[in-house]
Amino acid sequence: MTGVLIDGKQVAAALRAEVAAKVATLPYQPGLAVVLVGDDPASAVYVRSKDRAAAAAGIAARTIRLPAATAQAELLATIAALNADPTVDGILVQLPLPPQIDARAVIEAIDPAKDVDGFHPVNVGHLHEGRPTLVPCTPLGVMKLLASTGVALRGARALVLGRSGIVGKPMAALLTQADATVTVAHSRTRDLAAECRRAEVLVAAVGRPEMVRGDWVAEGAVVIDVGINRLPDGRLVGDCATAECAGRAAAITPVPGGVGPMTIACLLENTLTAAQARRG
Ligand SMILES: NC(=O)C1=CN([C@@H]2O[C@H](COP(=O)(O)OP(=O)(O)OC[C@H]3O[C@@H](n4cnc5c(N)ncnc54)[C@H](OP(=O)(O)O)[C@@H]3O)[C@@H](O)[C@H]2O)C=CC1
Ligand SMILES: Nc1nc(=O)c2c([nH]1)NC[C@@H]1CN(c3ccc(C(=O)N[C@@H](CCC(=O)O)C(=O)O)cc3)C=[N+]21
Ligand SMILES: [Mg+2]
Repeated sequence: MTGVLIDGKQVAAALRAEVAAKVATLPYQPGLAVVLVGDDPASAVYVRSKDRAAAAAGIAARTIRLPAATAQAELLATIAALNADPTVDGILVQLPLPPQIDARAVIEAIDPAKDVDGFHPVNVGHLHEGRPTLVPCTPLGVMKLLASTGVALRGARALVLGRSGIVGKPMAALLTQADATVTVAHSRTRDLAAECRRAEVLVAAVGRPEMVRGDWVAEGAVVIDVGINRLPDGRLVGDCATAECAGRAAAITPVPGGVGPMTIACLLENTLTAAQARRG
């Protein structure tokens, strides 16, 4: 079987258009504040594309750039000001943060109602309880990509490769809610290839370039590659060897052009959701 490439750019463009159409009907302009500490070039690129996408959807985006040496107290004061600002509906603090900053404390300082990353423990708790909440953008985007393929999740064996708080764990929670039978694999998993081969839906989020080989993929599986890995030669590759895996999979996301664009589109959707919840 030669798998279909899932066009994340197209699904993301449709979602962005849907968000823009809803925003256009609102009597106010939703606001998004992105906080960038330091000058990590990769983060700067993400922040610019978030800015651009927000503006195109009619969302008032502002980026607050703080020097790499910013003290924890100063960052917390910035967040307190954004929490108190009624024009700000969504707050995103770009990760990773410099070593002098306690990322946990920063995330916990964000008003959960404005936490468009869905990283605050209150929102994490709601997600795991199955209550409506702000859901982390990347796993939310993966669910929408899965929906676009038409794959039936109910009763399906799903394997999530990776257990981070920003991708693997919320991904497993969402797939469980969708009635998949979910396995979470990680660096201590005994036989990764064998676990992967059992999966009808495989979501890879490990940060290891092309670790998932073609013969790890079950014939007809749907494969979502969350990985974004920059190689020394400058190429961007996922966690899956895409061409090999596509030889077995029914469908697979490319990198770039797969999950990445969905993350940004879901950030806009979360900003709209937060604005509607806050402003009625
Ligand atoms: N497209 C997008 O929008 C986004 C893409 N990403 C990308 O997704 C990937 C994962 O990101 P993130 O979740 O933040 O990464 P983390 O490094 O936080 O987590 C990686 C996970 O993979 C596991 N792991 C690492 N190496 C192995 C291995 N050799 N075998 C099995 N498991 C392993 C780790 O296991 P253990 O827990 O045991 O250490 C951990 O659970 C990265 O490439 C990142 O760039 C991330 C966010 C958004
Ligand atoms: N608080 C916080 N929230 C995040 O959501 C967050 C973060 N910090 N830190 C970094 C990661 C990574 N991330 C990406 C977003 C978009 C693309 C994206 O659009 N990628 C494109 C192209 C990328 C390129 O060409 O460099 C693609 O895959 O097609 C990728 C990665 C969000 N993250
Ligand atoms: Mg991608």
